[in-house]
Amino acid sequence: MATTATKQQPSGPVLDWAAGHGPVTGALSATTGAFAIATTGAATSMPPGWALAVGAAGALGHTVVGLRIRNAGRTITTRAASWLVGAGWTTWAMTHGPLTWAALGSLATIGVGIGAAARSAALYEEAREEEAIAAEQRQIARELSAERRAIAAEWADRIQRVCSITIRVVGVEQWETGAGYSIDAELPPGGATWNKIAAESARLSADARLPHGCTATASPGIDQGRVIIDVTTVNVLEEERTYPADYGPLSVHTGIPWGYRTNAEHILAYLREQCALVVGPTGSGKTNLVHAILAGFARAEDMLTWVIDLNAGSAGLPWVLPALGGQITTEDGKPVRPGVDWLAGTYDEAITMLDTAVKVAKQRKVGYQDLLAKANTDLLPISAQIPQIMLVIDEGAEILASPDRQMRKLAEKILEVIRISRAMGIRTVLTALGATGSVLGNLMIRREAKVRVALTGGETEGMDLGKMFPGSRGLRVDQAPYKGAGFMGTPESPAALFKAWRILPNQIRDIIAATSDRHPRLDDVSAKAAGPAYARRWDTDRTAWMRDHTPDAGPAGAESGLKLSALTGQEAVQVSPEDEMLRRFRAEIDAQFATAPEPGADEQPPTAAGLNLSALRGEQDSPAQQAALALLLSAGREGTGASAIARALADEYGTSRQTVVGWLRAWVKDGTAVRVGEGTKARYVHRQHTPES
Ligand SMILES: Nc1ncnc2c1ncn2[C@@H]1O[C@H](COP(=O)(O)OP(=O)(O)OP(=O)(O)O)[C@@H](O)[C@H]1O
Repeated sequence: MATTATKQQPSGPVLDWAAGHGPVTGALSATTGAFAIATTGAATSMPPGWALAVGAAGALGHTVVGLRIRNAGRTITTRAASWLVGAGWTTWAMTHGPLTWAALGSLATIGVGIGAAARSAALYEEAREEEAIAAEQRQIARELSAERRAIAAEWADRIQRVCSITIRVVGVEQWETGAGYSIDAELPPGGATWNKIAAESARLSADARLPHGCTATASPGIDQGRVIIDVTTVNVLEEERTYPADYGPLSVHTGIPWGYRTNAEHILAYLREQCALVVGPTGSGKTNLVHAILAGFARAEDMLTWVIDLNAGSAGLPWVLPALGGQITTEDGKPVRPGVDWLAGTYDEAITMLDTAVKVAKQRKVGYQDLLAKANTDLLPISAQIPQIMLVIDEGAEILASPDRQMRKLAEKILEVIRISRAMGIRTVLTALGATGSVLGNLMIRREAKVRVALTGGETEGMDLGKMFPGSRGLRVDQAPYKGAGFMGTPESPAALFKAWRILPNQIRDIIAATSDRHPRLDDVSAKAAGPAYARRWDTDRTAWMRDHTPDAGPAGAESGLKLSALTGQEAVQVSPEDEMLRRFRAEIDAQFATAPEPGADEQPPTAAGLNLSALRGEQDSPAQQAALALLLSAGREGTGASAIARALADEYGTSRQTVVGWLRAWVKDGTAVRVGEGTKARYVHRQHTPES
């Protein structure tokens, strides 16, 4: 109301009781206001009682506002008194004439008086406010430190009783997540070590009556005479938490989050030099964890994931089929790249992949000599330009332990990759159904795979945590009786309880779409070594197995395959469901990627269908070939010829006409291009620009 009055009459008397005044402006405003009223009042013969009325109203207004904004009593009194003194002077001056020396002198004195009173009131107000804040903080600190002191005393006593060690607690930090606290304590002189307390973790947890799933774990403190004891009081492992919806970029150098600890903090796997071993019996949530791991790798800008899954491809297919089947596109409607870079679901393909990995590792050693010398390192600098290859082998530990002759061959190759490729940026993640002695007995695995996970999921059989996490004591399987929960230890983070996020099929699809543009391409040195084995990894004959397993692909019934519900009964009667599915699969791919061969190709037998997609061609071909394809595309309906393309590429790539002729022939064969005209008039038109399309 008052504000409205102010706005409506900017030149009139300001009746904003709540308006802020400093001691000087307040006094000035009061005295000049009083002077103005007195002179105008005297000139217009205003009855002097009006000034008193105005003063009384002013005093009342300020008092009401002061009370409302909880000013100190002293401030309210000062303001009200200012108004009343001012009003008294005005009344007197109006009767005796405001323009006399006595009137002016007394007004100035009143001004100084009001200023001084207001200044002291303002200082008092400020001090009062500060004191209130400080008192509040003191209260919080008192409560907190009382709680902390109680915790410190309780644990010093407990450690004395359980471990016979007298510690002196130097700090207690309550976690922001609210899931527990950490105690920083000094060990007594005389040789007590932190691991003596760590070894008694289970007894300490029991003594503290911690809920199931909560632990008291000791770890080294700031020096060897100190210990940190992390105590969890809320069981976050019990809850189901879905994979965090932020699919932002990650890097092999900054670590890949695999799940969270009992204090709800993320745990990262650093895999630049380490391999990983994930053990989880059936039903423990292993497949789910593999997906969470693949999600992290897909998000990385400097990692390419190669998956071997001889078990119906359930680990890799949900990352491939939605992309190849054209079920998802990027936000701007472009086709997406699969979430993994290569998927081997058959024995032969797995052998090819492992041979390729060995070749890449060896070629990188030779091809990057200069780079390594320049960077003064023997560790290949991994980046988006030279990506790390992560080989994920589902149930790979079982392959290593298999007595089967064929599997032994595969196992040898896996071990060779692990042995030779650490420096050259190829690492593996092996999963296992059980922590079999033969796997952990392998020196190579013990030495190279120090990122370890044991998913227990309530399973107590065959779970030897002592072997998985040597040196860590006090870990008990029954501490994590939930699916997706278990223990994780890395060189950076000692073995302790952990839980994987639940990752849902729709999240996998979202991640494929969100990360499609982010995946690196295999560097030229590696791509050359990898050769056609890598370049043609999505070819028909090599991906035929995906077709066979499509219907049951995906975690927990993920609809990662083709939409079988789209098949009409009639069609299904005429052709086998597999053939029909394949036909639709191809139709979707063709629609998406414009790679359909000439009309009529649909009638070809299903085995001729391919996943040789133009969207993926970029990564299969050399940069020169990609440039040639771009030239063909940009030539439009007119088309272009081998000589013109070769001329355009000569400077940058030194490509010969003969090479271009080879590519054009191949493109005509697979339907990417159409040849028009004969002899010297022969031209090639990209199928996007042919009249039929
Ligand atoms: N991190 C998790 N949080 C909550 N629930 C989970 C988690 N992981 C798995 N589950 C539950 O456990 C079920 C089995 O998970 P998953 O298929 O990953 O297990 P598995 O060990 O691979 O078993 P199988 O070998 O039989 O496939 C899931 O359907 C889900 O309900």
